[in-house]
Amino acid sequence: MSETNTKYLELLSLKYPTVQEACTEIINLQAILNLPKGTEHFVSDIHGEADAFCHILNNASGVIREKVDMLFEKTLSSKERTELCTLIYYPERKLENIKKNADDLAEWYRITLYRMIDICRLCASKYTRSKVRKALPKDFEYIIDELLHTSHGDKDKQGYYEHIISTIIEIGRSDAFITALAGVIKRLVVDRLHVVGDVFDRGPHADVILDKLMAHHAVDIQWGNHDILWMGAAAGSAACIACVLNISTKYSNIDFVETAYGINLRPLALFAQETYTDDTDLLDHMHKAIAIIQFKLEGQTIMRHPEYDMDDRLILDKIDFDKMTVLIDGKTYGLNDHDFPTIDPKHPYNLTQEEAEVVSQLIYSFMQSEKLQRHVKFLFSQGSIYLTFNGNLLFHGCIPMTKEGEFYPFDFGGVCRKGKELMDYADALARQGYYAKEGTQARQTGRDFLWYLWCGKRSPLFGRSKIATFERMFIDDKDSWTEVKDPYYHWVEQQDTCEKILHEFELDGKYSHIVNGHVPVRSKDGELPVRGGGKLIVIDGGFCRAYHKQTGIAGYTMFYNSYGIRLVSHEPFPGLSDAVLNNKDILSTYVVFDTAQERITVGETDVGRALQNDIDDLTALLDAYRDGTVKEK
Ligand SMILES: O=P(O)(O)OC[C@H]1O[C@](O)(COP(=O)(O)O)[C@@H](O)[C@@H]1O
Ligand SMILES: [Mn+2]
Repeated sequence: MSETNTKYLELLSLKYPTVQEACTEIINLQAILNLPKGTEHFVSDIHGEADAFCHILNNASGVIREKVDMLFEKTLSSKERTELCTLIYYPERKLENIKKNADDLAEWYRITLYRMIDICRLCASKYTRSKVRKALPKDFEYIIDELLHTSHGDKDKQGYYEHIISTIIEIGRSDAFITALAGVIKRLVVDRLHVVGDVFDRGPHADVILDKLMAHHAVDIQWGNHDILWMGAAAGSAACIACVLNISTKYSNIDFVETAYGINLRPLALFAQETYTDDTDLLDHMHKAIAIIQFKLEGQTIMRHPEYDMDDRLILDKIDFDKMTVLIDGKTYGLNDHDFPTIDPKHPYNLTQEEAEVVSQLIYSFMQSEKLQRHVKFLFSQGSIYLTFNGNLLFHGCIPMTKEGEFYPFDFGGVCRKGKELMDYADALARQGYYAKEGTQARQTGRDFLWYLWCGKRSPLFGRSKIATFERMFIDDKDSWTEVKDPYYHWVEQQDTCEKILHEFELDGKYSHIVNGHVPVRSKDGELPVRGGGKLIVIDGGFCRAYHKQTGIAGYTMFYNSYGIRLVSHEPFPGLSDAVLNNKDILSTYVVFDTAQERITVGETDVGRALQNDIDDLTALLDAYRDGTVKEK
């Protein structure tokens, strides 16, 4: 045995100091491998819609209702089952409501507690006792563990079981206990949550969503273009900050920026008020002020980086200020606004002194926001540009492709990268933009790249030829607004392209899929979320209210459990009070998609493969104990 190996086994023997302990662990791990695979839940494009997102987390895209139906379909009316579900989703608020109306509260508590324990037991059945125990809240750990493993049908223990329940009611702990059980059910029903990008923008409360994600037991995030924009802003990129504020002012969301993240927008407001004097309101003035600053800063960024190949997005120098027209993509368009007091036609990309002051105050504010920095650090630590997980490849936008359907080779200073290599490089450069030392070239390069990832011509997160923000604001002719999708979106309609992409990421399994967000599925026009011969699934969650008219439904989420993959379509969320008081759920329709012939076990998953490695190491330790290379402690 090599020296390193013996050293490693010596270290391992500290954790498993005897033959007996190593054996016990091997048996435990082996048992886990044979259990059914845990449920993965996929959501994307949440866009600040915190209430709708929390609802989807609470109802686990319909899985909780499914469990309740499974147990009580024959014994409870649909209305009673719906009420029980609402109690699990929103225990505190629902309890308040129930207590106001209940005739015999003690009886209600007793019946409800029995039912909830049954649901809990069903959800726990596919995990080891030790895993379930770890998921229990400290206050009730012992009692819930006892109740889960004692059946109330079991004659010998019937008295014991009933006694625990009645004591909980008598000592006034029912509310806390119901709340704890609801939490355990939600915790057990989903083993891992994947967020396939775009937590931020448009809706009012990305901060609440991030707080919720940070408290989640197992979550990963594939960065969306809107997430990377905020990450760039937090890294101090002036261009990203301007884009963030352009969107926030457009969506009248500045309260969120100021209150949730404590960013001081007063300097921008004062500057906007003094500079733009037409008869629209302050918010419009702020929107215009920050947009002009944005176009200048973007121009500077593009000029710093010829490798971005984005000269066609240098717009301000194409404005004819006498005729008030602009030349874009070879065509001249009239401008719908003639008031550009801060643009010097000779140096259109230079900020005025006042603009520069506003920008430096904003940079300071973004970089000092403790909460924003905390959220962005979380996005860096739990997130990445793409993720391979249990055979699937997850990313928000696309893998850039050429018109011919090859991976697009991106030239970074003479070195071409494409496919997986490009994605890995982009991931590293994004991190550099946030983590490299302030003031260094590396930091500047990475920070500019964060802006590129937001809207660059061939950005894998954006996937469109241009972002037409200028055109939408200042040109009425909608021809100029067209954003051409990356050839990826055309090619992935074909199964062999999807297989080629999966192969690039070393995923060749029968159950491998690409999972994307980013593109709303227009189901009212007959669009389907499954493409590429079933190899690609687009699960834009459609939370974004502004887009409901286009999609016709709220959108899709997905889960992947031991029976296979299921897509779930949702209606728009009716609002929290309707959900609590009237038990309104987002009707979830299952689109059964890929069903496994046999139940998938933990052993067949990535976690299983890691556990198998542990088993191999422990077996080596056992051998070493037996042949005396390592001694029992
Ligand atoms: O509808 P809005 O909020 O004006 O945003 C439109 C812009 O948002 C984008 O669609 C990007 O956002 P998504 O990632 O949500 O698609 C741009 O391509 C487009 O210019
Ligand atoms: Mn997106």
